[in-house]
Amino acid sequence: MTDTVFSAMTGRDAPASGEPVLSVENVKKSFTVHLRGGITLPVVENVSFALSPGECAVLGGPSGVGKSSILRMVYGNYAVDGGRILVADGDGAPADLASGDPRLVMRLRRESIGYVSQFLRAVPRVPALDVVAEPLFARGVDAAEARERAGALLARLNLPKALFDLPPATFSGGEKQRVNIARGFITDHRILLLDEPTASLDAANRDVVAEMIEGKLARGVAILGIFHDTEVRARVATRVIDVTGFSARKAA
Ligand SMILES: Nc1ncnc2c1ncn2[C@@H]1O[C@H](COP(=O)(O)OP(=O)(O)OP(=O)(O)O)[C@@H](O)[C@H]1O
Repeated sequence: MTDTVFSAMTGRDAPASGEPVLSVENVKKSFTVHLRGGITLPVVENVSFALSPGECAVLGGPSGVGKSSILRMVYGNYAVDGGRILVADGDGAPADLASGDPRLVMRLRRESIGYVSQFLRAVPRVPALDVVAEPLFARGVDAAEARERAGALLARLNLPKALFDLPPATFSGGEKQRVNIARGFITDHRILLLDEPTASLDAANRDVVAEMIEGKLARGVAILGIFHDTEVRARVATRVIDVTGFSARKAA
């Protein structure tokens, strides 16, 4: 889909202001496929964009163009082949998450970058409430307060109270995704990455998530997301970044 078409689908005025909290500069990524004799599959190159507080930039472009790969590189799940990913780091100089230092990545995740993946990776035997509260435990928030905030978020997302103390492994797809969303939204991180957060939700819960995103933006959080859900995208996006322009697979 072209940038122009996407632009018509972004419903918010751009309120972005201030210094960027995330700057992606000339990032490059290819995959080596060992099952196919170690061939190299280029995905994206020259990926460059910046994200300011209060902005919701949506990664657009056709399936397979590299949207999720970019989100995973910004979260440090995928290593980059080149370029920099500069993340605002307290009052000091921005930190380069692309440097590949695992301690830096862990610290930035604890302090600066939240991520809602498409699917919840549930840890066996950990109740939903603690899965959600865990990012607050990691930041040293009192356990009772962390659980109270986790419960309030799960209630807002209409998760039945009877499920709070059960591990999410047996939850439905939509229930798991709501636990995942609550976990991603519970901190006050300055950057939030969203990979199709509403994909498995019903209309009422999609609406709650859109409201939660609007709340984050109003508080100056910078959001980078993938939304195949056109209604939610139209409601929250301030800008579209067309990943087709960064594709390393040139048309034949
Ligand atoms: N871990 C991996 N190993 C090998 N190839 C991968 C890996 N992850 C992604 N790819 C390939 O990189 C390309 C981009 O994938 P990616 O998931 O980033 O696309 P996308 O734009 O998010 O697609 P969709 O909209 O379908 O989710 C695809 O061709 C995919 O097969």
